[in-house]
Amino acid sequence: MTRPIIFAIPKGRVLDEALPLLARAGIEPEAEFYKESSRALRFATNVEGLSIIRVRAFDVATFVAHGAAQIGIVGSDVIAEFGYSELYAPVDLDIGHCRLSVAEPVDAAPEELSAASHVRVATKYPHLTRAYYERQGIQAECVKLNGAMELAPSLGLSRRIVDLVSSGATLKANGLVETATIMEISARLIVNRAAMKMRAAELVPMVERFRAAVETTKDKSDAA
Ligand SMILES: Nc1ncnc2c1ncn2[C@@H]1O[C@H](COP(=O)(O)OP(=O)(O)OP(=O)(O)O)[C@@H](O)[C@H]1O
Ligand SMILES: O=P(O)(O)OC[C@H]1O[C@H](OP(=O)(O)OP(=O)(O)O)[C@H](O)[C@@H]1O
Repeated sequence: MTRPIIFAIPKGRVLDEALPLLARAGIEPEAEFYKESSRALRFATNVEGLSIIRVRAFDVATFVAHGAAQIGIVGSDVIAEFGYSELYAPVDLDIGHCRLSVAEPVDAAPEELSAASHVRVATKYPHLTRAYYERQGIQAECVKLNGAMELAPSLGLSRRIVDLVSSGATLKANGLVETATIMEISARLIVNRAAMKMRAAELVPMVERFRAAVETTKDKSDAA
């Protein structure tokens, strides 16, 4: 018997935007998926031989890169931070828009960055942060946090942070201001490269359905 295709989706904030897209691509999770009290992590779908797993955003990339899941949805921030060569990202899903930015306290004394050779940064994205500063000839010492980066400057952990920004409300509420944008982000469909070859008959049409679902959404919003 052929093993099911496993589709990894992030349980964080991208999920709400991803579900309508999955539906337009013809994929509906079983009712258990929507039960708040459910402790299940793997769910059947209306598509024969397709299961969904709901995992943390960073873990979507890990499951798919290792071939434990064959396909998934994840932010381009996560793809770039890991840099897994096993991941193929064929479709920009046009959801989960945000940016990765540097932020500092609003009232911080101006600092001549070009004069600095070393900076300390609190972030969930040490690889992207180091690469960003390296391009400017600056060595970044990263303090890895998994959330609430915005607390770091006021508590003396680091002068600056590198974090995701969308509306800017979180920065503002914590007395921070964006000083540079490192990259623009949106969620992508990712596929394990080996699976894309070995299970092309199942995965290629699925990728095409997502491509079409994104186009339909764009057409609808253009017409509105
Ligand atoms: N403010 C935002 N606006 C739009 N998209 C965002 C925003 N913040 C994060 N994202 C996207 O959603 C993804 C998951 O972010 P989210 O904040 O839900 O994760 P998290 O809760 O920190 O993850 P985890 O489940 O690992 O704790 C990010 O990788 C990014 O692509
Ligand atoms: O610019 P804004 O619209 O305020 O969004 C930015 C916030 O969104 C993300 O966190 P999220 O709310 O997903 O929570 P997290 O701390 O669990 O990552 C990000 O880490 C910022 O804290």
